[in-house]
Parts: sequence; structure tokens; C-alpha cells
Amino acid sequence: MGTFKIEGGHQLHGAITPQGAKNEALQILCAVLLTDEAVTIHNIPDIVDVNKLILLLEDLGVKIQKKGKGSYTFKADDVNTGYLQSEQFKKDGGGLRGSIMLVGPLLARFGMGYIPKPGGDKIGRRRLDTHFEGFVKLGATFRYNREEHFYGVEAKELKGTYMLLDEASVTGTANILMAAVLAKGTTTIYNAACEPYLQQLCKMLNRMGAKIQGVGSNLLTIEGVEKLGGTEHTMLPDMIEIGSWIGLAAMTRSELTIKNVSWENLGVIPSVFRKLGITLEQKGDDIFIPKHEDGYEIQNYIDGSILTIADAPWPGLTPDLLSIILVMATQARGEVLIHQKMFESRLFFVDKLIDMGAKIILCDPHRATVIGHDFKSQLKATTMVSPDIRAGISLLIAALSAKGTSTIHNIEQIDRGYENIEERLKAIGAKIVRL
Ligand SMILES: CC(=O)N[C@H]1[C@@H](OP(=O)(O)OP(=O)(O)OC[C@H]2O[C@@H](n3ccc(=O)[nH]c3=O)[C@H](O)[C@@H]2O)O[C@H](CO)[C@@H](O)[C@@H]1O
Ligand SMILES: C=C(OP(=O)(O)O)C(=O)O
Repeated sequence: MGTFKIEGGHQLHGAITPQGAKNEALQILCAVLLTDEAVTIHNIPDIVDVNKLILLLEDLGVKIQKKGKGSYTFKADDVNTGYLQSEQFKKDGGGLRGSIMLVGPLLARFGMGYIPKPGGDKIGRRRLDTHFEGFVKLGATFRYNREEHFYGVEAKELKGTYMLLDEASVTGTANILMAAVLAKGTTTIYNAACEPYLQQLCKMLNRMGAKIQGVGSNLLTIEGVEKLGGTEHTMLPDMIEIGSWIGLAAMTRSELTIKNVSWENLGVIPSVFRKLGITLEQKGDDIFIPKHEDGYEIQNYIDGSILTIADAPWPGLTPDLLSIILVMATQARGEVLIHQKMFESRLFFVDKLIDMGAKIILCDPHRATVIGHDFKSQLKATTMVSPDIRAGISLLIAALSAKGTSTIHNIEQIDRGYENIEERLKAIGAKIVRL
């Protein structure tokens, strides 16, 4: 179990550049299986989950060439589908949540897709029904081995159809979409998720020869094509990292520039932070956050009632930023209700923040009320274990703002999604060591 030691209470200063988006990378990498031609991808983050997926592609026989930092060419012209039935795959295939999106492309191109129960954050129930219901609608047969937790779909031919997803699942939409692009006829996916991750995937698939309409909306129409070709693709900056660095700047009252954020793809994120009293200035494509010497004040609603920050499917606020927002609120002026609608085990990490002196009431597994200290009282350093990726980064931010030296164990959770984090934080003045 890896550990960070963090000496808190120091102001940071300078510029930080967000990595390529983790959740986009996981979709885009799976899409390379849809063609036997070369696909070159840039701005791939060097993080544990993405590297695990690249290894899985390699094990499947995909030829991979590193072109430079974050740039790789993939060629899936000799895929070894036998690997999917191997004990090795049953072990490694579930190492991350994103591997579930291997199924759609494999099904479309080779008539079969298998996957062990995928990993990812342990943040509550994370079902896969939407994915498999979609494949069955396209004509696949489905089987599930309950003992081995092994899922499988097979189809000689996929046929386009209309489907209304039971939930706007991000990975589910990507998975079904990647199957539908090679299906016969037209597929309509209603209640599709439409995060920038998915918009990027649609754009990439269209460049490969797919015919997808409705990109960016919750109604996708896909006219199946016989074959897809190669392309080149560049990942957007990671919006969750961007939100994390905003939270970091606020909590440590630091002046920070976040470089090349792709403002037009941030949706409501900037306005949510502004509601929490954070000043964000747009400078070209950078976000400039001035020092919040006088703290930051949470806005109330027009009628004076307490602000609620809740997640919602895109274009609502991504649930992946709520833990970070919660931590930030512990030092705000005012109160806020954080409502994590989606995952039922994601707020339990607040216990640690309470130990550190934060004023939080966990109302139920989905809701926490935070009463900010307005920097009149500093959080106290402590020892903690990172339960999931976003709680991990939130605890790290809390530790960087706290008085004294904190220890965070199980930092592998943070490494799943944040590239070379301690070096990047050290470069802006953080006192952090990996033990
Ligand atoms: C590898 C990957 O891409 N993981 C992301 C993906 O997981 P993943 O694709 O596993 O999660 P799903 O999108 O399937 O989420 C399940 C359900 O929660 C609903 N829902 C979603 C967002 C929301 O704010 N409120 C809500 O209730 C969705 O509509 C869906 O019904 O999407 C999640 C939701 O954005 C993110 O937390 C994960 O980081
Ligand atoms: C929940 C997340 O990731 P995953 O779906 O990969 O577990 C996340 O990135 O916050």
C-alpha cells in the first residue's frame, strides 16, 4: 500500500496543466478495436487505469507503438479473441471499470464480447444492465456466469433498432454506440449519456467512417456501416482534474493558473465553483484563480435558502467532482448541502474530514451538510486511507490545507486517475513525499 506524507498549511503558486481525460481515454482506447487500420491517439494520461487498459489491448494482440509522451499508435489487425476465454483475462480484465467498454467493439467486429465483473471505484452499486440490455436489443445473446462473475455476449450479426436506455449510463452509452456503428441498419439510442467524453468518442468514430447524428444530445442516431478506418485523435483535458485544482487553489488560498482547460467543454463546472464563492478568470483558454485572501462565500438561493450542490447526468454536474466540492466547502463562509444522488457509498469519507475538524453532518448516505469555517479554524493533520479516487484527491487537498503533517495510505486509488501527482504538486510548492 503506497503512502503520501503531506506537510500542510503552505500556499501554492504557479501553473498546472491538466492531463488528458481519464474517462475519455478509456472509451477511445477501446474504440481502436473497431478497425484493422492504425489509430493514433494523443494526450493519453499516464495513469494506472489507462495503463492497465493498454496492457489488456496488448494481450489481445493489438500492436502498440509509443510515439512520444502520451502519444501511441494502435493497430488491431490481428486480434487474438482466444485471450478473452483465458484465465489470465478473467483475472486482469476486471482490473478497472473502463474495461467493460471492450465488449461493444469486440462484439461488433468479432461477434463476441466477454468481460469479468469490472473493477473501478467501490462507491456503491454499479450495475451493468444497461450495457447488456442494449447489446441484446441489437440482437446479441447474453450469458452470465454467476460463480465467476463473467459476462458474455455473442452475435453473428447485429441489427440496428430503437432503444430507450433505462439510465443515461456513460460507459453503457459508449459501449452500445461502439457496437451499433457496425450493426446493419439504423440504431437510435434515446436517454443516451452525452458527456464531452462521449462527444469526443462520437467525433472520433465519425472520422473513422461511422455515421452518428445527434452528437452532444441524448438522442443518437447511428446508421451502421460495413467497416471503419484509421484516424488520429487528441484527448480533451481532464475536467475532473481541472475541478480538483480549483478546489486545491481555494482550500490553500493560492494563486494558480490552470492551463489549456478547453473552457467550452467545462459545462456548468465554472458556474458551480462560482456559486461557492470562487473567483475564476478566463484568460485565453486558461483558468486564473487569484489568491482568496478574504476567503470565499457560498451564495444562497434567491429566496435566502441554503444552496444545494447535486450531481446530474450531463449537462448537469458530474458526480466525480462532488467530493472535491465538499472538501472546499469546509473552509467557505456559509453552508451548503451536498447531494450525491448517484452513488450511495461515496460520502463516507467525510468521517476523516470530521476528525480533522470540519463541520459536516452526514444526513444519510447521499447527503451531507457542510458548515464552512471561513478559515477561522484550520483543519488538523491526521492519518487516513484513501477509499476511492475522488475521496483520495479530496483528502489530499484537505491535507495540503491542514495544520501539521498528514499521512494518506492506499494512494494507489489516487494514482488510478492522477498522473505523476506528487511531482506536479511539488512544482507549485506543495510539500508532499511518496513513501
Ligand atoms: C470509467 C468511467 O467513465 N466512469 C464514469 C462513469 O461510470 P459508469 O459509466 O460506470 O456510470 P454510469 O453512467 O453507468 O452511472 C450510473 C447511473 O447514474 C446516473 N447518474 C449519472 C450522473 C449523475 O450525476 N447522477 C446520476 O444519477 C446515470 O444516469 C446512470 O443512470 O460515469 C459515472 C457517472 O458520471 C462517473 O462517476 C464515472 O467516473
Ligand atoms: C468513479 C470514477 O472512476 P471509475 O468509474 O473508473 O471507477 C471516477 O473517475 O471518479
